[in-house]
Order: sequence, then C-alpha cells, then structure tokens
Amino acid sequence: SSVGSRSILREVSSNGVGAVDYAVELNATNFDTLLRDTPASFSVVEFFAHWCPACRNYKPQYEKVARLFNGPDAIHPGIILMTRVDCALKINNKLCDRFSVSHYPMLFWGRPSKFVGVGWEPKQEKGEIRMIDDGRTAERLLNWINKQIGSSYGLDDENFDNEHLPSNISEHEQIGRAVYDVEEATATAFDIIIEHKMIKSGTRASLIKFLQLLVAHHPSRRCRMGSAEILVNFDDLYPSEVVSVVKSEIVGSDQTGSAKNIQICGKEVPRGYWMFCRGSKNDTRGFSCGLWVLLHSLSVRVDDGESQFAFTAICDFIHNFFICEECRQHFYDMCSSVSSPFKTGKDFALWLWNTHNKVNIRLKKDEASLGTGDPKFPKIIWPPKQLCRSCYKSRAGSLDDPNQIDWAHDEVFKFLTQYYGTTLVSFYKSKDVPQGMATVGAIEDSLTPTNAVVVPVGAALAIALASCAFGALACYWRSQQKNRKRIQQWLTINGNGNGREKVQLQKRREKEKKKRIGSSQSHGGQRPPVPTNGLSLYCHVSI
Ligand SMILES: Cc1cc2nc3c(=O)[nH]c(=O)nc-3n(C[C@H](O)[C@H](O)[C@H](O)COP(=O)(O)OP(=O)(O)OC[C@H]3O[C@@H](n4cnc5c(N)ncnc54)[C@H](O)[C@@H]3O)c2cc1C
Repeated sequence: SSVGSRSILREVSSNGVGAVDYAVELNATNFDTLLRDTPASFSVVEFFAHWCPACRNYKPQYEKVARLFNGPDAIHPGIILMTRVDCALKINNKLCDRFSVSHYPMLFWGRPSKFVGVGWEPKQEKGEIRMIDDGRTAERLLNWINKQIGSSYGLDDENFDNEHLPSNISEHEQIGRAVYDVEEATATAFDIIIEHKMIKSGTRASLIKFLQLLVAHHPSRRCRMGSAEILVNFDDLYPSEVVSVVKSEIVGSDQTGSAKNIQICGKEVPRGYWMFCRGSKNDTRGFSCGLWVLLHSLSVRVDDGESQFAFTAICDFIHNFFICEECRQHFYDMCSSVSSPFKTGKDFALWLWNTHNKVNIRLKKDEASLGTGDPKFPKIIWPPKQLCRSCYKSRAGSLDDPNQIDWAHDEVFKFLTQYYGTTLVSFYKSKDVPQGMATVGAIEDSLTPTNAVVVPVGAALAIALASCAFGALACYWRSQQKNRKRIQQWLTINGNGNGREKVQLQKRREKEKKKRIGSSQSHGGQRPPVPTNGLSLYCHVSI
C-alpha cells in the first residue's frame, strides 16, 4: 500500500477501531525513500509483528509519543519521524534482517538519512543508529529521546510552540529548511485550486504560465517534475469547456475527476506542517509565508529574458488563485502600477523584494492595532542589518519606510540570490546521504547544477523534460494542441462516427498516456503467523 506521509502524516489513518495511528508504517518499498526525504532531524523505527501480543500491548504507548511528533496536529512537528515496520509481512523480510531484528518490538534511533541503504548489527551499538534499550512505556521512551537531544518534551505537552527552532540558530541557517515549505506551499496552493474548482476558461492560461515557471525554476526537483507532468497532461486533466464536451461524448463520463489524483510535488507533500514558516501561534504564518518564499525563490532564478514573463506569471497567478481577497487585490494593484516591462532578472527580483516590504509595512501597522500578528515574528523591513549589513549604504533613514533607507541595491540582489538561491537548498544538500543516493534526491539547487548526475533512465527522461523548460514544453504543448485539433477535425469530418472507432481512439490515447507516465505498484504478501513464546514484553524472533 502507498504509505506517503500525505495519507498518514497529514490525514492520520484510522486504525479501524475508531482511534488513529500517528506512527508512519513503512515497508521495504518506501523505507529508504521516506527516510531520505523527511525533513525531520531524527527518526525512531519500531520493528514489530502484527501477530505479536506484546507489540499490540505496546502500540498505545508508542502512539502516545508519536502523537507529539507526527500528524497535522503534532505539538512538535518536523523534529522526529516516528515509524514502524511490520516484520510479519513477507515484503519486509530482508529489511528486518538488515537490522538484525531479534525480538519484537525492537526500536532504533538515529538521523533519518543514517537508516538509508544500511543496516544494524548488535556489535554496532556505538554507531550512528542506536537501539533504544529503554522504551517500554511512553514515559520511558520519551525520557530516552529527551536525553539524546537535550529536550524536555512531555507526554502532556499541549501548547503550540516554536521551541523546536532553537533561538541560537540564525534565520540564515533556518532558511535552509524553507525548501520544504516551498514544496508545502506549492502543493497546498494546488490543492486549493482543485478544491475550489478555480480552473476556468478565464484562468487556464494563467495557471499554464505559472506551471511553466515552476517547471523551469522551482527549487525542488520533484515539484519541477510534477509541474511538468501536469503541464503536458493539462488538457486531459482540466479539459476546457469545448474539449470536455467532445471528451464526455467519447467516454461518456466527466474527466475532471482524475485531476484530484495529481500531486504536484510527489505523494509525500503536503506533509501538513511548516518548518521555516511555522509561527509561534496557530494560523499566523504557514501558507502565506511559504508562498512568499516560493515567489522569491523563483524570482532569483529567472534569466533576464524571462523576467517580464515571470512577472506577469506571478501577478496573474496571485490575482487568479490566491484565495485571500485583500492580499490578491493589493498585490495586483502593485503589479498594475509597473509601467515598463522588466528587462533583467535583477530588476524583477528587486521589485518583488520591495513589494514584499511594502506589504510588511502595511501589515505592521494593522497587526499593531489589531493584535493579530505573531509576537515572535513581527513584520519588519527586510533584510534587517543582522542578516545583511552591506545591504544598507548608511545608517540614516527610517526603518519604518523602505523608501527612506539608502539601500545598496547591488548588495541586496546579491543577498537575495544567495539567500533564496543556494542557502535555501543547503539543508537538503548538507544531509548525509549515502553515495549514489544524493543524485536521485528530490531537491536540487537549479542555480548550481551538478555535473555527475546518475539517474535511472525513466527518471532521466522526466528530469530532461523538466530541465528543457520553456522551449521543450512549449513545443510539446503545441504538438498536444495540434493532436487535439486533429482529433476534433476527425470527429467533425466523421460526424458522430461509429462508437467502436471512438472507443478505440480513446483507448489508444489512454495507452499512450499510461506509457508516458509509467506505473509503480508495490506488492506485499503475508508471512504465515509465527507462534509467540509467551513473553509479555518482547516477542523473540529466530533469525
Ligand atoms: C502575494 C502576497 C500578498 C499578501 N498580501 C497581504 C495583505 O494584503 N494583507 C494581509 O493581511 N496579508 C497579506 N499577505 C500575507 C502576509 O504578507 C504574510 O505572508 C503573513 O502575514 C505571514 O507573515 P510572516 O511573518 O510569515 O512573513 P512573510 O511576510 O510571509 O514573509 C516570509 C518570509 O520572507 C522573508 N521576507 C520578509 N520580507 C521580505 C522581503 N521584503 N523580501 C524578501 N523576503 C522577505 C522573511 O524571511 C519572512 O520570514 C500576503 C501574502 C502574499 C504571498
């Protein structure tokens, strides 16, 4: 079964008896991928067997801890990924052997990337993966964890707080995690568009333009690939009114249903929580912060020749698809006040930065009078001197008005490029991923492409498609349109045609589409139940 955090972390699965499971169930097919891609700093992996009575008794204890860290309402999200692997499933045999599982439940601790592609042996006690030797109850497990990371989490923690972002870590270091928020914002924006049925004849072109921008310049490779897939299948996924009439005649059904299955940044996203954009109070930052970071990260990646295109793509996207009425209106007013087209990427990036500062100033006043701001993240003119001293030419000027500050614009642009370019993706890059794995990682800085990219052929094709960006897509897009026209002409010439021909035509198109997308399915079987030896705390396994 698919165990993306989308289905488990976000919606938190029901375990069939009314309660929910917070721990993410992994299996041999997704173990490495999920642990490699998680933004969490640490991971606990519980090896268990569903037939083991001790494991069943232990489950509520484990879940009490998992509740704190996993799921959309986690009190401390994004720090520890709590997972479990069912060793009684045949599919997991090798995986459980890899970790020398000798009893159930058996718990391990480590940085998520340290679990990828490796195993554990009893002699390895001092290695980077550690066996948790005292986690028999929820209290003891949480104490064990607290000792490892110097935290003071409690099972009764209820307050939403931001203490997981240690105050001694600068914003500059934290931005490295923002790439996960950029993914989250992209997927959330897309979910909102689908949920609110916002793709209409008047907004289609604007979405296509924005998707083109994402394909070319999104800092996350998996979002680039997802955007490319949506773009090339756009007509099938979101038929325009004219086409949808023709299509529904052919297949006799409404095609728009398939749109819901598209996950623009892969099935793990949205995860349901924010990292860099997490506020100190619920609902203060999150999506709108992630959206700003996405826009800035796009703005520093566009070339001079694309700057005007990027400007209109972003303005139109916010105008048509940002569901905050006041925000979209104000932003569009600022877009409309631009009188001459942008000629350089630098001018466009600086315009967006300045526009964001104007929003900050306005909101600073509103939040002060209404008390609606996040006390830990007050609106400021950005970047402050602590982040970029060289951005300020002199000390003079009012910090309440960006226009009165004597900005060193070249320095501001240099800073923006660094901050939203290389630093934004640095956290992922610095993650210790085993050799060979790094090249198939989901996120990669498009400003600093690596030379030696080794990927499977299928992925290479998709990446190539994504990298070719505007040119290839425009070309592909046009050929798709032509194909569609040909079909329409064919239908017109043949009138209603006979039913069999239409069905054949539709089947051929479906087949071609399937070929393009490819399919991946996991298979699992069950190992026959093994009798227990009656131990109440652990079930031993002979290996
Ligand atoms: C296009 C758009 C228009 C909006 N308009 C409105 C509105 O009219 N009214 C309203 O109430 N809310 C509006 N919002 C939401 C609002 O701007 C904030 O996103 C929200 O209040 C959360 O604020 P935050 O503290 O997370 O910081 P945000 O303003 O969301 O900024 C996110 C991060 O960007 C960085 N940053 C801050 N300023 C700049 C800058 N000038 N240049 C580059 N990076 C910067 C900082 O690291 C900051 O943490 C808008 C959002 C967007 C995306």
